[in-house]
Amino acid sequence: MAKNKTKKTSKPKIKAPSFKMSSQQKLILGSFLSILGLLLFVAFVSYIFTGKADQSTLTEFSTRDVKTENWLNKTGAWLSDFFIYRGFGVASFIFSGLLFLSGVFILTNSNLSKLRTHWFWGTFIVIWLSILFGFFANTLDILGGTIGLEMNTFLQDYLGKIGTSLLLVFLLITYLAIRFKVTAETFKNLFQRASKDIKQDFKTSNEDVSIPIDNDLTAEAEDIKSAFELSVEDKDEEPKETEKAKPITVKIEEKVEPEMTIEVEEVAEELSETDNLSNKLVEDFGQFDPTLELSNYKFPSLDLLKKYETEGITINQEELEENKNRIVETLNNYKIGIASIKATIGPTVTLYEIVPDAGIRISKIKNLEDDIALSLSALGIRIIAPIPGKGTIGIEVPNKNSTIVSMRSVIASQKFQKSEMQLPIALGKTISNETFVVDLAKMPHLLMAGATGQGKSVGLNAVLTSLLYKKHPAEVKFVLVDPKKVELTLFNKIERHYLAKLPDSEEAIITDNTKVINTLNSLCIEMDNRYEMLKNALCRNIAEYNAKFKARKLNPNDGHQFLPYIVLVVDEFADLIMTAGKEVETPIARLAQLARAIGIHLIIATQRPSVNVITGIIKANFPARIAFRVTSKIDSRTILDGSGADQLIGRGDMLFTQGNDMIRIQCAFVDTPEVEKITDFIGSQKAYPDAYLLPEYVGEESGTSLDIDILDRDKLFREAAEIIVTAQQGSASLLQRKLKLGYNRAGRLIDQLEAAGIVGGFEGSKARQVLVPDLVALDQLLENETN
Ligand SMILES: Nc1ncnc2c1ncn2[C@@H]1O[C@H](COP(=O)(O)OP(=O)(O)OP(=O)(O)O)[C@@H](O)[C@H]1O
Repeated sequence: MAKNKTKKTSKPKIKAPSFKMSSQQKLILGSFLSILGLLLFVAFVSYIFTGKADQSTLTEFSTRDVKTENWLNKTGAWLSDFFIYRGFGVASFIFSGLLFLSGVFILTNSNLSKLRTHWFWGTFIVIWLSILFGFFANTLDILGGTIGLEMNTFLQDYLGKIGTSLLLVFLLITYLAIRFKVTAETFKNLFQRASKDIKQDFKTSNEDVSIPIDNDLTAEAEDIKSAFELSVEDKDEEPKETEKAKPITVKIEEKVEPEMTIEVEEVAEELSETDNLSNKLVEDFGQFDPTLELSNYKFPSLDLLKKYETEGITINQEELEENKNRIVETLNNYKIGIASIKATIGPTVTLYEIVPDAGIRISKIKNLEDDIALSLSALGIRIIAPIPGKGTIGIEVPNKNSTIVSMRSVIASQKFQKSEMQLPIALGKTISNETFVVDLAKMPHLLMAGATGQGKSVGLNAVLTSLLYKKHPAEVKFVLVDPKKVELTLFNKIERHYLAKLPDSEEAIITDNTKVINTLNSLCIEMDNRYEMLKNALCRNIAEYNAKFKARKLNPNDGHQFLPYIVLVVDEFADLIMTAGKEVETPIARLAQLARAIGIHLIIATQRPSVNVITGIIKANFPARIAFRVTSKIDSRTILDGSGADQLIGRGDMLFTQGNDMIRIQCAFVDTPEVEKITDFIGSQKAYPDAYLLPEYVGEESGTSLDIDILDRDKLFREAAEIIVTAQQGSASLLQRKLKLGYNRAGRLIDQLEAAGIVGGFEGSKARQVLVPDLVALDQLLENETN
């Protein structure tokens, strides 16, 4: 940076006086040269027809009475005679072109070193043409001009006719090689193609002939085009030898390719028996359409979403100035000079991009991050030093009047509407006010955290709404877990369209934590089943599988079916982990590790981003994270592996990361009434008979493993037995409370108690029966066991 700066300042000092022309001077000189070029051209053309007639009048240039026939009269006749007859012959036309070009270059302020190259090679080719034409002319004529003839006689005296013609060939090669980067390989390829053409002309029938000719023409045109492109690129300066070599290699590779494709096309693909069958099925019935069952399904319209008055960014110049001054002042207090500052206005924050003075270390600014934020004394300031990939420093300052990013505006955006993603999600708008759309399928799972009231639920609704606007009920299913019981209830209305549930459950939205464990395990079974199906179909992922299924290459009688994506949304993960611990963590981690290929994606939201909720194993499997405002730096680190989320301003202001970069986004706002309208609209349409059924899961509680070895018993077995017998209540949660155990261990203890005959079998939601009446009977029972 330092270097750039010194360059900038020193440049004008040295070069300005020698080269600078005012714009007016440029206009005058440029148009003069262009017009001169045009005049010469007109005179030359005219000379071809009138030259002979005007020959005799040339000596009487000063006598006004003597009339000439040239279209530019005396001057035209004289100039043409000078350039063409006494000069270089018809090749002089090139000079008129060069003069015209010079005018254009000056008028358009173009690079003059390029013009120099044009003049150099232009003159070269003028001389060459003049000698060439002179070579074939026995007497002086206008083709080669005097110079052409004289140079020929001179050359032929010394080299003879053969020597001169070889010299001409050599000069031409030199010209082509340097000017158009032609190589021996180019010629070889041209010859090969030509000979191939000729062979094909003989061989192929009339209809085939048209193909190679077309291809060749385009290939040749490409040759010439690439030759020109390359020459233009390199005209700036005389290219070094090494620089020349590189583009040539590239060009050759480009040329070989079209020939290859022609050969490949000739190979007829072998069709297997199943291919034939599937082709026939597709021919007869068309591709399989998964949406057929609900073919009249109508996607929700944009009108269901609210339009906001406060949308659209209004730039407040005063605020911008004020903030800029404060930033400059604050940085000056720390002796940090600023070379330039640029503002990008977003919906809620404005990014001030700063280029510090030469010699200022970015680490210095980074160390002062907190002090600077304090001096600017505004909530939500975030300093990015340096902005990745730019080398500038960013200071994000919240706008006084933030604008709402409506769901309607992001859904209506071209980016979302035209997206070809598998599961597109319109999250909101970035700091440069661009709509931000990501593919959930690529993430492949999303972790969302933020303190209460900062916009998590709105964020989840934005995700769900995006998918509802883009995906047919046949293509995506949601598994919704909502321990808060209120946030996602609205989606109940679309149960038979979009939700998935366990076969025996009444409600599709899961609010009971114990049911979550069953659902998660059921999803694991679904995952294993899907993997099996993919394996049998020889597909690597769900997209390939579904494409194959649509092309009728997979037989439903073999257990194949169209697979919808499944999106699992957990609204309050902390609550789950606290009550069920490992029992939830294990299937979640398993799904997160393996489910991406088979189309199961998880979205997990939590208020408490502490390390015992977002454990290492969860974090490792959720590379995509969204952080709304959190209360402490530690929480921010837990979610994002860095600070920043603690400096957000709330109300949907968020940071999104998918690995390295962190992007600040204003989340799209979708209100409950809007979600209600959408779900009403979908819910009122024809639905499937039932929600999408997940595979049945038989939980441990059903007591299938009764013969547990006495030696394998938990250390707390006796204590647990005593508690159960004393309370005469056989429930795992009692053990959890009294012994301060996790759900898992308590469950296992109950199994062991059942195996020992202390409690009865599993009775659904009721507590188990206690089979031992009191502690004395318990002692007896356990003693008998050991004997
Ligand atoms: N993207 C947004 N744009 C504007 N305002 C928003 C946005 N997101 C949230 N808000 C405001 O913040 C309020 C709280 O949002 P939300 O209910 O999503 O918070 P939350 O994080 O889910 O809280 P809790 O965890 O308590 O449910 C909303 O009612 C709304 O007024």
